[in-house]
Formats: sequence, C-alpha cells, structure tokens
Amino acid sequence: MLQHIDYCFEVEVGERGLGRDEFETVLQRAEPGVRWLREAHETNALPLLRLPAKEDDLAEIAEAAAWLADGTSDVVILGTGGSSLGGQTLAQVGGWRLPVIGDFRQGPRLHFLDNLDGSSFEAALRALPLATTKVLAVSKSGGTGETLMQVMAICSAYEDAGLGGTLADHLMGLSEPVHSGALNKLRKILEPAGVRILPHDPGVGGRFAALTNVGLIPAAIAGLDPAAVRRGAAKAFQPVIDGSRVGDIPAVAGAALAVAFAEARAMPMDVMLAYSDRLERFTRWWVQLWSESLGKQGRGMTPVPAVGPVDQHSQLQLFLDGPADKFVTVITTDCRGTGPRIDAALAAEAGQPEFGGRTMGDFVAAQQKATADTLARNGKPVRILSVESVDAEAIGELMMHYMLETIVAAHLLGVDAFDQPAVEEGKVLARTYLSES
Ligand SMILES: O=P(O)(O)OC[C@H]1O[C@](O)(CO)[C@@H](O)[C@@H]1O
Repeated sequence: MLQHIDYCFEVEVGERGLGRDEFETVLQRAEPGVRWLREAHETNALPLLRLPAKEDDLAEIAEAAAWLADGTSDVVILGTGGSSLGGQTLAQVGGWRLPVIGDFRQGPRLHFLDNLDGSSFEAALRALPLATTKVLAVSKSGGTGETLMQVMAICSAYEDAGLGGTLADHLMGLSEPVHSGALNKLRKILEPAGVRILPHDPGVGGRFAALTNVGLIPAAIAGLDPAAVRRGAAKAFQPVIDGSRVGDIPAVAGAALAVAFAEARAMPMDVMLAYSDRLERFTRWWVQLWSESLGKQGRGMTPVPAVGPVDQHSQLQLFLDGPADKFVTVITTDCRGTGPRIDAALAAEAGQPEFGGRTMGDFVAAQQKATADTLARNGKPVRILSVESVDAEAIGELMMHYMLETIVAAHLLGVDAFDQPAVEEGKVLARTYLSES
C-alpha cells in the first residue's frame, strides 16, 4: 500500500491545503503517541499490537471455521458493531456480499445479522433450514441487548422446530471470559445448553478486534487465509516498531493530516472514497472505528463512507462543490486490464471510441485518478491510498493502518480511543422504556 499526500498541501491545492511547517508541527505533537505505541508494544500493554505477529491461535480459528462451515447450508453470525463489521469486511474480500458472485459463492451461505429488525429476523427464521444451519453468536461483553435478543429468539426457534436438544450441535458463542464474578449474559444463556464459547480477548476492544478470532473466523469461512490477513497487518505496523521517523509512518501522517484539517482548517468531515466493491464493508467498519474512538468531549471528525465510481453519481457533487469542510481519502486499486474488454466497433458505433479495446478496469483506473485530480484542482485536499489489489494481505494492511491512524488521532485530540461512554445512557433508557411498555 502506498500513501500519496502531495494533494494535501497548499502548494498543490491552495488555501485549504496545509503548509509544510503546519504539518510538521502536528507531526511533532504525534511523537508522544508514537512513543506510547512503541512502549505498549514492548510491554504488551495493548494486545492489539501483538496480533499481527500472533500465530498460536490460528489452528483454533481454522478449526472453529471448519466446524461452522463443514456440511452446513447456512452460517449465521450474530453480533453488532465491532462484533460484526470486522468479519463483514474480511468476508467481503472473500466474495461475500459482492454483486452477483456473492450469491454464487462456494460453501455455505453466510449471513451477518447485525441490525435488530423484528420483521426481517422473523422472516430469516422462517427461511433458514435450521437443521443444517450453524450460528456464531459474538459479543465481547456478553451483554449487548440486540445480540442477546437474537440469541434467545434463535434458541426458541430451535426448540419450536423440535431441535431444542441439539443447540450444542448448531450454536457457538464468542465472548469474554467471566471476570470477577460479573454476569456474562451470553454465557448464561448458552453454557447450560452445552454450547461451546470461544474466548474474546479481553484486552482487545470490540472495534479493534478484526484481527482476532472475531474477524478471522468469518474471514476463514469466506475463504480468506487468516495468516495472510495478519501478514498484511504486520506491514502496516512495521514502521512503528522499526523506529521510523513519525512523518514516514503512513498511519501517523494520516492521523496528523486529519487532525490538522479539522483543527486548523475547520474541516471536520473525513471522506473515505474506496474504488472497489470489495471495500464497501471496509468503509462501514471504518465508520464505527473513527466515530466511537474519536467522537468525545466535543471533539472528533465525522466519517463519510463512499464507494467509487458509484458515489460519483451521488455524493461527489457535494464533495467538490458543497461546504469546504472535507478531507477526502481516495482508495485506489491497480485495476487496469481487469474485467471485460470492450469491442472497438461497438464503442465507435456508440460514439464512445475511447472505450474501444479498453477494459472496465481501465475505465475505473482512469476515474479514480480523475476524481483525485479534480478534487485537488478544485482546491480540495485529497490523500490517495493505493493498493495493488484487494486481497487478504491488502485488507489486513488497510485495517491495521486505520487502527493505528485512529489511535494516533485520539492522542492528538486528547481523547481515549478505547471507550464509548456516551452510548450507555441510551441503552439504559431503552431498557427502562421496554420494561414500562
Ligand atoms: O461486542 P459487544 O460487547 O456485544 O458490543 C457490540 C458493540 O456495542 C458497542 O459497545 C457500542 O454500543 C460497541 O463498542 C461494540 O462494538
């Protein structure tokens, strides 16, 4: 992966761009954050940082994925937020939820039920052949209401189908170990039925858990090699541990840019425009990571997910000509030569001669470059992240890059990247309203 940041500076984009000295100042402010990361890695204070090199859990991940998938018609993954989006992101790289081929994938059908909607859940329960379905219920805390309700509904559905005695043959859980006698409700439901519960690493926060069993089991079911995902993550982490200068660590430079644009240019909207169907879920995973990690104490930047070229026909007008409050990241792939090649005679006849002999990938390659250049020409700062192709290593590298970028941005903003205190109030109120209804 290469990061190009020339279009972030005033010499290229004019007054919305940063001066090199301004950027250097923010980079210097990032140094304590990078020192903290290095120390946390050495002392294992942040287990996330040990994941890229971790190998001792890969056999269990492969075995769990095989148990869920082998001889199964459908695999249902319950869980929300960080207990689902990392798995979705990785599974999409393996083909899940891609247009058309998502429906023709080899192996069991894969379903992530991360949103709670009674009517669709009921329809899903009617449609699923329960006897040949396996369910993975993921909740780090074991206490998320939406996931608990789904698990209870599924257990009852098995009971109603006369399969109540076979829950251990169909369900698997993934949750933190019980600590200091606290109640883990997911375990409380599943353990008495003999359902196996895999451990969620208590030291890895939900939205940072994609490189653990939480993300890698769905990845393996979708045909991705978990070891390759981690190899990619190690690439993003390498410049942190090898002592590179802060400005030479892509994730640190990215964090410094985002914070500098928010603070010094009043540009608190961060757009991720990814030119690949395989990265659509990745943009959504990043939305949670960026929002829950940074949106605190009146600070934070608002993530805007977009996919190209389709969002050129939806959001690009706003990015180019709306409020000048956005820092855009364009993620490009080397897609030249991919896809169908267009017949020259047909192209000429249609009055589109430049299509003749070109592939769809050639057109998208031209579009992603044209979008970045057009934004820059219109005075909009743009960063370009280019990956050769979207495979297991590339997604691992992208995910680790963004986790590091988020942690460093939190240091720069002076907020805790790892908590999400504000969402608790609404959860308590919803429980009160439910018991009063
Ligand atoms: O994995 P859990 O504990 O069920 O939490 C699911 C999600 O809910 C949140 O706690 C927010 O409500 C997220 O941070 C988390 O990813």
